[in-house]
Amino acid sequence: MSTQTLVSTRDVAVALGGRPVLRGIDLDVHAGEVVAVLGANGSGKSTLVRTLLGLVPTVRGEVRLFDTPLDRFRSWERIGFVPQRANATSGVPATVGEVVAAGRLSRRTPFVPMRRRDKDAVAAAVEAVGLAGRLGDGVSTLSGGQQQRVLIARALAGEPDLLVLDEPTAGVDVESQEAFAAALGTLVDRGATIVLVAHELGPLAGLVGRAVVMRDGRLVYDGPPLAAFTEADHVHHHDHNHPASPVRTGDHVPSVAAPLDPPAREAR
Ligand SMILES: Nc1ncnc2c1ncn2[C@@H]1O[C@H](COP(=O)(O)OP(=O)(O)OP(=O)(O)O)[C@@H](O)[C@H]1O
Repeated sequence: MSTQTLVSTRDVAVALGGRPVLRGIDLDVHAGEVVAVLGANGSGKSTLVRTLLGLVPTVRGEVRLFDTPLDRFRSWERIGFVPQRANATSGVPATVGEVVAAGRLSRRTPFVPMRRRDKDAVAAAVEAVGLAGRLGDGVSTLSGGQQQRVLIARALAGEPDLLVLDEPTAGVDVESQEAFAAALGTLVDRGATIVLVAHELGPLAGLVGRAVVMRDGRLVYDGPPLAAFTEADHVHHHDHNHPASPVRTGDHVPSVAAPLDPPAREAR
């Protein structure tokens, strides 16, 4: 059985504000993989996942999704994306149920009421992030962490083949992280492929089969997630509204990447 390559980049470079942010990225993600993108603050993780989805222009290289060049790719209903930080829903007068149901739009027949399958998917997604009791509440009345959970549920509700998440559990309490990990596990069991940016894996550690580590816009490690990334004692509460605050995760990146760093750099 041949495995489909859902994401493929070749020699991708990105510059933002005239500065190189991604340098020569080669990355293939195959169907069924759960890949964590790790690395210190500013190493380019968010830019990488946004580039994979065509949200950031490249200056060089090629990106393919589902074996199709990005500029010809149209099957966006197969992809779910949870961006970093949950401000996308702030101030929107919509309920939790409405926002999550919006995640089904690309799967539904227009103008036809939600079918049982749609309703089940929405209910399961809301349950998975621990917000089952909040369906009728306005999203703007929720905390930042809860809003993030709503966005995760919206992506889960679409039952995507490829789910891309940028720090999905930042600011989310451990109990919800565990529910979320279980929901991702269900998606993976159904054959979904996941790419997620993370500072710590926490409850997601058991799901992640492959880690790629970024440093200064390059991939410096690609392989099994090592213990340094999965230790529960690294879980801490980093304030993502203050990017300048220290992030301990960055501290253990070099210890993993360093032995592999010179060959990885010379490989290209
Ligand atoms: N719009 C922009 N204009 C200029 N520089 C940018 C822009 N967006 C990001 N950068 C810079 O690109 C680099 C990579 O940013 P990116 O957000 O991809 O890193 P990251 O690894 O996801 O970091 P974090 O963990 O803080 O989210 C950083 O140095 C950042 O300052």
